[in-house]
Amino acid sequence: MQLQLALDLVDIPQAKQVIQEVEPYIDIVEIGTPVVINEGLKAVKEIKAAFPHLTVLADLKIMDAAGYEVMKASEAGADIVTVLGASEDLTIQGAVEEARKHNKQILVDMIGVKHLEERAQQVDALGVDYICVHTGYDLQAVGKNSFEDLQTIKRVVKHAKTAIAGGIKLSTLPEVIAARPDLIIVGGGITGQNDIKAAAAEMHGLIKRG
Ligand SMILES: O=C([C@H](O)CO)[C@H](O)[C@H](O)COP(=O)(O)O
Repeated sequence: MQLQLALDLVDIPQAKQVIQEVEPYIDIVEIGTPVVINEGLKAVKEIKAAFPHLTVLADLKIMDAAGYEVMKASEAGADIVTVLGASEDLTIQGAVEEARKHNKQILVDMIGVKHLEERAQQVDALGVDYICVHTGYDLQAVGKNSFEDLQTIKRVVKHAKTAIAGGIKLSTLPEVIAARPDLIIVGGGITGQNDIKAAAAEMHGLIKRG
């Protein structure tokens, strides 16, 4: 199991500062969608240049024209790029094909997917690297989480790695770990804490002890 830190509500200098503090405790750093919207792929480029040994995920949440967008993210230095599970199969196939050319990986975010079991099986057959269940901010705000959805994809996904994101905190981490996803994505559960280093270290410890 790996830990991905999602950086969503920061600018580039703040992102670098956070990563410096928690670097030993994370496996992947995510340049979140709001950061890409504010700063562009320059954020991916600068973070990869500053931390070349870290795996960098660009959370572009691609919905169309995936070949072009995966190409641009790959050129900026992203190791993993996100595409939405709700997009067309052709879009996901285009993302996978382009990623393979650059030796990169694709994480499919299942946010908003209504028939999760069926779609997860279809997406799995398209050769993606990760399938991620995700409760976004808007549903977190009304008390939802993705813990049951994680059980669903764990049951039906045969090839891709499984991942979970959305509102995971120290208090809910044991429940997530018990379901054994390959990747656990945490944003505010680390960046929203007073002591971000301690929060990341504690989460890392729990995850690595399994
Ligand atoms: O993808 C995300 C969200 O849609 C904003 O772009 C977050 O990175 C993801 O939800 C993880 O962050 P937390 O929910 O704060 O853990």
